[in-house]
Amino acid sequence: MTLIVEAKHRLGAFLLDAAFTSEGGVTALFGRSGSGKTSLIRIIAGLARPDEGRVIFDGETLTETKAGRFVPKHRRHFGYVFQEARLFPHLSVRANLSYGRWFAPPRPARGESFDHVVDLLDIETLLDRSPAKLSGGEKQRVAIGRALLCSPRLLLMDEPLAALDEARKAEILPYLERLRDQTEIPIVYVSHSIAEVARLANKVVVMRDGRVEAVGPAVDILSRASAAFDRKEAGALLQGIVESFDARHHLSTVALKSGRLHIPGAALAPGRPVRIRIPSRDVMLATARPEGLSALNIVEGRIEQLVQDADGTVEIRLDCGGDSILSRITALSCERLDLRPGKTVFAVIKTVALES
Ligand SMILES: Nc1ncnc2c1ncn2[C@@H]1O[C@H](COP(=O)(O)OP(=O)(O)OP(=O)(O)O)[C@@H](O)[C@H]1O
Repeated sequence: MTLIVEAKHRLGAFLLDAAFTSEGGVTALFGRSGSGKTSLIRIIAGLARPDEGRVIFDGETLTETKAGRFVPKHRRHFGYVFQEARLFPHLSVRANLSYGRWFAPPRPARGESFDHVVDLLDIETLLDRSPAKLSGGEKQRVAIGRALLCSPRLLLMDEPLAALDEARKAEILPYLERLRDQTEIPIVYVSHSIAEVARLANKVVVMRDGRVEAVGPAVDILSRASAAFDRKEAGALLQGIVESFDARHHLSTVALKSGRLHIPGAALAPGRPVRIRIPSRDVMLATARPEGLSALNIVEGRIEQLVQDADGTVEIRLDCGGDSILSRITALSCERLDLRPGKTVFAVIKTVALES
């Protein structure tokens, strides 16, 4: 699968001028509110025509302004999931799920079966209910199911979790992971949440002021300092392999390039690849290996880069045997510890989140 998107489009005072390609999996369009993510996804969907540009899916030109070509939305065979579920209130969940299917133009039978989708999203017990009797998270699962049953060749998801509270988000994320891992359907996923993108995306396109600021594998992009990232959420994303699980202490040991991290929580099978996110504000630095600390994870590294911010904090990037770890500390601490590029320090990691 290849998706090529190039678009220039003026919306009032806002200028969208963005291009990216996707080779399948989950491609996240990530950026702050107003950066142009929805405008770009609408162009891919065929909900909007750009002033200039093209959208090519698997060699088929869907939009090409120079040639005056524009394939309408319903002939693109893309599924679309919005922030709100938009279910038909007078139809049961079962009828809502089947609705898209009745109206989907006939296509070769390579789509997902009803039973498989119901199973994938765990909505069997909801089938005879009306949407009014569903929680926000359940509604969204049904909306995803409905989109899947139209046999989409691409799924466009525009902040599908944004309207949900943290508990409902946590409930849906595993289903999105299953969707990614168990179907072949490529996904373009719009989000402004680093946590969601870190968990789901293979590739990240960072949008800022209508332009693509950075693009690349999630592990690289999310570990970079960027003004598009919310300071609270910024941090490193590392790839590791589960080595063992200590059932008595509920701790998994994960091997990284640089060493090992101990992560509390669910039992994970040894050998399993996982992604780990370490928020930069949860990493303290010490110039000697600290002792007598409760923190389980202390990693040695070399300072690669220091970026001073106007708010009196400094973001420090460490090279830990090939893994990058970010730390945000005050400028005062930085001065007191005499931190400079090349210096060896110890990162004391307070929290580590397992993302997959
Ligand atoms: N029809 C329109 N006319 C004028 N300006 C528009 C129109 N649609 C969107 N905009 C502006 O274009 C910019 C990008 O909007 P867009 O919805 O694409 O951003 P976004 O990154 O998806 O934001 P959010 O995360 O808040 O949904 C915003 O400044 C918005 O106000």
